Amino acid sequence: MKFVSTRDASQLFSLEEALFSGYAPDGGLLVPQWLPQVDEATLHKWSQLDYLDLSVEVLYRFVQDDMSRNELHELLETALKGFDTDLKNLVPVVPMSLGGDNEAPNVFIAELFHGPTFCFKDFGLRVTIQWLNFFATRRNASVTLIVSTTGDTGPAAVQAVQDCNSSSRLGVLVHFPQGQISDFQRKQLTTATSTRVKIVAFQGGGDDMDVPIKNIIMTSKTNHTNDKNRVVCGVNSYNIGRPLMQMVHFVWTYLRVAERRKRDHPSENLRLDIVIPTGAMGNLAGCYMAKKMGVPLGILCAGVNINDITDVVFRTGKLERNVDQPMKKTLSDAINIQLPYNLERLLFYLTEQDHDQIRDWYSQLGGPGRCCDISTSNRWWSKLNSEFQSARVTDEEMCEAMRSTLHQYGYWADPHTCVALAAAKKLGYWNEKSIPVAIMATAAPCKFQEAMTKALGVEQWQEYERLHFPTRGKILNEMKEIPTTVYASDATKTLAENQRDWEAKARELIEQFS
Ligand SMILES: N[C@@H](CCOP(=O)(O)O)C(=O)O
Repeated sequence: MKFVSTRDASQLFSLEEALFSGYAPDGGLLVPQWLPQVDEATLHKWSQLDYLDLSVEVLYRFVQDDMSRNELHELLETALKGFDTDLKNLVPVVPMSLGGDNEAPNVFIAELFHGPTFCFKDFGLRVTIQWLNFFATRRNASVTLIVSTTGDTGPAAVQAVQDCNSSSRLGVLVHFPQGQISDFQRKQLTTATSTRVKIVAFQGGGDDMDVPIKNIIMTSKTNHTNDKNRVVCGVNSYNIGRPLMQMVHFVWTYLRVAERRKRDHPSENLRLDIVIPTGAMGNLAGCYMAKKMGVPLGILCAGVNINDITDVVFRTGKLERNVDQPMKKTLSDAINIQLPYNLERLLFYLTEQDHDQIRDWYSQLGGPGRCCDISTSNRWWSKLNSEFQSARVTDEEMCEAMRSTLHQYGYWADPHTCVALAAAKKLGYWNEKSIPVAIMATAAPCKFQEAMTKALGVEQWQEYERLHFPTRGKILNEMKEIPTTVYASDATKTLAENQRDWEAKARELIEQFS
């Protein structure tokens, strides 16, 4: 299997090159040359597997030219260590909640947050970073990973790097928007003591570091040339390693829901809709890829907060990066995004892999009008409307969803999961007659004391702390934070000018990694 740019099929990349590049040389995103297809019989076989073996089955189809099945198995086993385990099989699991015998029999929750940093990012990042470590060792390279985080990606990347073997030559530089992540998330970053980790706070909004990071990756002499010994590489979800691994939890979720429904609906051909709290769209891209491989998923829904670009695109077809509008602070900061890079992968599969169409749309986005309009193509616009939906959720609506889920079902959900829960309700799923739907629970409540307290009140937060707060989280709360470097924002400058300054600073820090 080779990988190609969403904007051009003529240049082929190996898995190793794709992972180290992050972005394609033409600025597009890398995708597998084709998506292997799975049929009903294969899904039936997969339904018997534990999470590790299912991951091997799904991913081996994409990586078999680059590593053996045993190497992949070993690598995934290492990556998935540190997850909460199923006592019988000693493998990481995505537990399913709700569904079945309650007032919302068709609403299932897939808990993706049982990894070392309490969020779904642990899946994609731990595997991508293990892959990078594997190839770095093979080519004897030192690799600097560069990351922009709105709270969840950064901690997962830091933990994954720290958990690599001691001879690993991977380092990571993480940027977070100052004051816009929770205290717990900040501590996950600022308590890291490894010399292979550097943490920076920047005085901008959620994804304002994406442009400087993309410039660094695209101009890094080492990535698209032959200097293979020193690589600067991005591991946000534009990196194909992330959605590849993130496909697995959608396959798993489908299989588990199908299994649970078999008793009451023995002759059902399940078509499962999915609702995802959506920021940069890495999960939505992984989900759509799983659907395109043949997993019977139905409508894919994005729940977004008031930073609502995805909702605007899905409702109007217009994609525009409005640089004059600063990021709005929300109680679900981890999905504060102004330009979701994985929309490009979504549109790529929506257009049945039409590289020319994607190149055309994205050149309009970078051009004078800085807007592309998907609705001008009847074919793709109606397809988008039939395959995707979205709902915009305010903080108040998110808080209400948190309260009602707790009071009705005794279920503690974090603010991002509650964006998806509220979106599901708005989209008409949350009733007895709705078709089956799975909501992706992307993070654990322990990461969001402030937001949880605002929604539920102090007493209920204290109850959560007493009964459910994970021990690893308690240990983190006691740890001492290390002061971070800050990239200041100069109020007399435009965002683009500040971004240029931050880029220069990031380049200096990258130089400090040996
Ligand atoms: N929402 C993220 C930042 C961007 O997402 P990613 O999945 O592309 O890494 C975060 O919480 O850090």
